[in-house]
Amino acid sequence: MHTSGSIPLKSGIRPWIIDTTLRDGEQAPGVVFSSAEKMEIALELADTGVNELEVGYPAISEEERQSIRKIVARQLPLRLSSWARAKWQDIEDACRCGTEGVHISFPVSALYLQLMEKDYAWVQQQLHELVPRAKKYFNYVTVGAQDATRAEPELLKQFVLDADACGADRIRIADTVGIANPVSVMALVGLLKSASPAALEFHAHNDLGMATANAFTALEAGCSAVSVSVTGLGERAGNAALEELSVALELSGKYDTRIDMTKLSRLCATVSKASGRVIQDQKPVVGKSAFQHESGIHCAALLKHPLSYQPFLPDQVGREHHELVIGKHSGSAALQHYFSGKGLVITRNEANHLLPIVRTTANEKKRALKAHELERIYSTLAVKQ
Ligand SMILES: CC(=O)SCCNC(=O)CCNC(=O)[C@H](O)C(C)(C)COP(=O)(O)OP(=O)(O)OC[C@H]1O[C@@H](n2cnc3c(N)ncnc32)[C@H](O)[C@@H]1OP(=O)(O)O
Ligand SMILES: O=C(O)CCC(=O)C(=O)O
Repeated sequence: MHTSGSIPLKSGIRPWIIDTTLRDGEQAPGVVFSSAEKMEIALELADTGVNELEVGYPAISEEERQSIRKIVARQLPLRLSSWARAKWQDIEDACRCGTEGVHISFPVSALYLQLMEKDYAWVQQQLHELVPRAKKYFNYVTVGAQDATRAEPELLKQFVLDADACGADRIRIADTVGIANPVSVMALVGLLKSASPAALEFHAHNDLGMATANAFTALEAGCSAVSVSVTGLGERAGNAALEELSVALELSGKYDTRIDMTKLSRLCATVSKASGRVIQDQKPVVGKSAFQHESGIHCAALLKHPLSYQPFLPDQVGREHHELVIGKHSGSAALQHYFSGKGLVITRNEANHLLPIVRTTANEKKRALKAHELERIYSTLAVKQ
């Protein structure tokens, strides 16, 4: 673990980061991006430095295809890929959009095969038919193993071998219902890598709160690519979050993403606005409280060293500064600092005199204190003198 808090010089492993905000992200219940919002998000993602965009699902509608074509026309400096089911009609719809790549998704668990009334022989036959055919129209053809983490490992291994033999450029291992954990991801990817040299991608879902950790582990285990979405937006509890994973990779000191982390905050704000999904205060990296401190011990140390109680500095991820709030857990150093910021110098003894009033007020209000309340508390010093 890189512990200095500063983001290391670029020299590490280069993971391939695929952003699926415009495909899986928009599949979050109730989320609809307008064409203009899709463009804005795509431009910001390109500017942030992701390697590939899963830019949408062309089979949905002509309107969807038009939005994709507009993004294609901008010739952004990253690969664009369209999503498709294992169905020629979907791939044909993708052909009409002009993306460099197409991603073809296959069911691989017994449950999904049963729901579709198919068996693995059908998967094999579709792989052999669709992948070589798609290669005539796209520079890059990837395939997905849907519900891979609930599939029989031997069948999944066979899928990877078959997809590779058919010419798939990369194979997505999808934790479709988010049941994996870092230990199981390490074992599964290890098993698949020992069976085939094919390029693997991991697609994590966050149903158990492990998506980012699982994506990170997948890279450690040998995947060359991971899919993520901005703020983790996606089906149900969402996907691995781009902002969390990219910072975790950089801070590990081992990876060199091309991500410009100073752009993450703005990007997340753009997606939050377009999706109508508020960013939770405690959201890593971009949440309001990610750089907010109240505890006296933390504030006293932070005033001496900004990394004492933070893993990285706010400006490294495009945030302005950390913020000290005054409340129930404040100590004298924080209180002295707060008042000095208002041009009011108080001694440590005076701060210690005010702290019980601060605590009582915070207990009564059940929150941090507001400026006018602190002003009133300060005025009690004058009464005392
Ligand atoms: C885990 C994932 O993220 S998968 C991606 C999920 N994304 C979406 O569903 C995108 C939005 N979806 C849509 O707009 C519509 O559902 C459409 C256009 C895709 C399809 O609509 P419809 O034709 O009305 O089908 P419907 O949605 O009812 O059912 C899905 C069909 O896809 C089939 N299907 C599902 N997965 C696959 C697959 N990987 N390959 C081939 N067919 C598949 C199902 O068997 C079902 O087929 P059926 O209609 O013959 O029973
Ligand atoms: O592309 C695929 O095959 C997987 C699709 C997906 O989003 C998932 O399974 O969670």
